[in-house]
Amino acid sequence: MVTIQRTELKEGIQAAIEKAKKNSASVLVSEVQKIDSCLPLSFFAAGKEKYGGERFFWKHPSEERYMIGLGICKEIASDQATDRFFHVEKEWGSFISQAIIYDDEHVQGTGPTAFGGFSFDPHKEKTMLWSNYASSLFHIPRFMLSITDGHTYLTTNVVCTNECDSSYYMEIENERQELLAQTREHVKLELVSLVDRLEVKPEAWKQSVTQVVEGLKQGPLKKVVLARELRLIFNGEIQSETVLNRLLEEQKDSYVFAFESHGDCFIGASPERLVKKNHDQVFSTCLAGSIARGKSEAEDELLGNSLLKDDKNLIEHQYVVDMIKEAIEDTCTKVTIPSHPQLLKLKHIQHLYTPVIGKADEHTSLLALVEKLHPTPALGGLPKEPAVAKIREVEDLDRGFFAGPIGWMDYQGNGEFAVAIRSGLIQGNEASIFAGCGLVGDSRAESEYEETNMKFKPMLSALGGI
Ligand SMILES: C=C(O[C@H]1C=CC=C(C(=O)O)[C@@H]1O)C(=O)O
Ligand SMILES: [Mg+2]
Repeated sequence: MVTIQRTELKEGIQAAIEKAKKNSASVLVSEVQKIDSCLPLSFFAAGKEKYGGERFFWKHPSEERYMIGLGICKEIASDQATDRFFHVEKEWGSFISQAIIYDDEHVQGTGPTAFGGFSFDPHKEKTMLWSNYASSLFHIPRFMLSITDGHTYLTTNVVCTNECDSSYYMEIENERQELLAQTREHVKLELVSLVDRLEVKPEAWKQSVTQVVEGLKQGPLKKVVLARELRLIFNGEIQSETVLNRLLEEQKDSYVFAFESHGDCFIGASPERLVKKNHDQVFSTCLAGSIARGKSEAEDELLGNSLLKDDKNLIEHQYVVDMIKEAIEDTCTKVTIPSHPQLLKLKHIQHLYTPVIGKADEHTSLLALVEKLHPTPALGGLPKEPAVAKIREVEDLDRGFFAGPIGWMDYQGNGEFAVAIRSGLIQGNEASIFAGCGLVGDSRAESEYEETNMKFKPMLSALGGI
């Protein structure tokens, strides 16, 4: 059983209440404790009853990090479209500036950490589908499990106001003990069956592809990414732990994430990093250009080799490299980018892949990098603004958080955002899943349609739909 040896939370809460009274403002207390190992999914599931609808889950592809948050001790939420990254950065900065932090370990992704993301396009009219997600939305959890390099940490966050009294400590301590006791329980995985599958206007989608491709041939737009949606209906409530369990098993080389808000769950397994910041080291990824996996090793190799030589896919990929290179060179020194893409092979698809590394300038924050990069031409197009405007005009779909940046940032300025693709939104017994494809002058509607079918597979399979 997970036990806690020593806690400074009682002193912390006392000090925070005094500070809150003096400043007439709420004060965060955050305590980091090293604990015995705890399985990530067990922790997520242990929070189901009390924090269901207010949890998050994050797994780095290499398993270098898991982060699981339960409950919300502070929410940063806004539908403001202009300066949204700056707005979040400001609110996050002022929230942590007054915090009382007990953290002897200083391990990244522990202590005060915000998890969340941004919608793809805040200027697109929001529909009911995404009504439970503000277009900038971050949660600072009550409890967070962080597993990194084989060590496990528990962060407890408490916001104290001038109305709290010292009995607050016992309330939180009881809540913490109750949760830790529940992490011993077996994770119940309940399967549901697909009863209906609604493909949202496939013929109209193909027509939009043809129309956009005609435009690309004329210029000045070079690339536009168009997405489509499948609505799935099941015979019972979809359990996010069951879907996570499948994604963890099947999509080992992807970021596996879940982000619950007001009971809905945005969930997925993305192979694409937007940006990671580790002190001044910056990492990004160019991922675009796709082909199927082969049924045999020989066929797989043949397909991979043909992708590496395919002009249409190489152009689709190169636009992403050009844009990310420019964005990273604007904010970083010592930029390294290989001159040719390599293959990234996933369970259902293979891609062209180019990693990017740089050293950030002193004043470049993680969110400034996110703003600069989002959306890359792997999700938006080239040039950026007119491509996003084109998507807004022709796409008959509310992407919401699909293809937006999703991830975490800690109080030390480190963090990582993935591009939220291969994802879907779970709402009770229904789910919407999304997939897009990069259109260039040489694209053909039918093969792009098939490509999006491949990109639906990770979520379809995790939901039990295939
Ligand atoms: C837009 C998606 O994938 C992007 C990432 C990799 C390859 C892509 C492509 O080949 O079109 C897309 O740009 C998606 O999965 O929905
Ligand atoms: Mg493509």
